[in-house]
Amino acid sequence: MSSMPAAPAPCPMGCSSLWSPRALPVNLGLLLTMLVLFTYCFYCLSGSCCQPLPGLGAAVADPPPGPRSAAVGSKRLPQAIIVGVKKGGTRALLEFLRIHPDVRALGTEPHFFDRCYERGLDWYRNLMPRTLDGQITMEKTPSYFVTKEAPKRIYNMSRDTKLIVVVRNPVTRAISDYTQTLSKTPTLPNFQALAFKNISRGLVDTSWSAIRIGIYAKHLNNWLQYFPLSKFLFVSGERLVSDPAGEMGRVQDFLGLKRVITDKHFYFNETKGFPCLKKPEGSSKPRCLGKSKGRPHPKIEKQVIQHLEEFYRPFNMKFYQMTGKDFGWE
Ligand SMILES: Nc1ncnc2c1ncn2[C@@H]1O[C@H](COP(=O)(O)OS(=O)(=O)O)[C@@H](OP(=O)(O)O)[C@H]1O
Repeated sequence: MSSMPAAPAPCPMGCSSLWSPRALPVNLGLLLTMLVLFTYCFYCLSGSCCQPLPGLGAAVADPPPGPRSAAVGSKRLPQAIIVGVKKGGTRALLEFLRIHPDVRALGTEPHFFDRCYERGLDWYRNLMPRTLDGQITMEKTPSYFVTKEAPKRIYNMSRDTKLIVVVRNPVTRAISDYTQTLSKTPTLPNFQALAFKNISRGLVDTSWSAIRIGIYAKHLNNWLQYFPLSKFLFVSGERLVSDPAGEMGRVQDFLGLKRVITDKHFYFNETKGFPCLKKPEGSSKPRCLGKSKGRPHPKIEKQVIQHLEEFYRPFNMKFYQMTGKDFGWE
């Protein structure tokens, strides 16, 4: 019996005892537990920790008070979307709306209902900023207005979605659209060559997207198959420039918001030739939109403009009739 080894003395938390061969079966488990905990802590400190480890409970998952608790609220699908139109003044409208404390808007265009629909609603929701109860989640993607599938897809998300369309004289809009393409492709043919199949016969090329987008009545008809007129607000792109506070008043009413954005928020910047914000969201400095918004247009011959005005007139009249609003483009 004297040859029997004595029971090991209790080991203070020291590394040597962990490596003692006789202690191995017990201490290997302890070592593995420590390894798991160490890996987890390292993972959390590196900023990648977002889900609680199974079994570790809410105490680990809850963020401590302080800067991390800024992630309050939840990501929701938008209750209101600026669906159009390209070059109508959609960026100005979104930036103006962002001043409102009850509006949280995605800064970029997600293109979910036209290009990324396959990614699914969870992907879309996850892009959204967090909102508190009572705040409205918004996004803007102007190409939705001319996307055949967009009305049905938005309806399937929620038939209560509020839809905002910023419209602008379709002739000026087409020139603005052309100016944008020209800035990226300097070798582009001139406006006239693209707008007409045959200018002497006044044959407009409706296959050119810069022309097609401006046939608002046709696109609206597609939307009205899914949404009643009461779900729409048509914002005048021209009035958004000449009277931003007045137009923003209508927008806030439509969204059921308190009229917080008023003429106090705007000033007219003579150099830019557009209204700018005195205090944009998250800043105390005045700010105008970027260089790509409100840029000079190339000079287009008067005859070309007149031809296009004639082309759009019946569509504009139809659009006024459908919306019950005269936008004064004649
Ligand atoms: N406050 C203010 N500042 C600058 N620009 C303003 C503003 N309000 C309306 N606009 C007009 O917005 C036009 C661009 O429209 P969008 O923002 O809808 O363009 S886009 O479709 O997102 O590319 C842009 O078109 P261009 O003038 O052709 O550049 C402007 O005329």
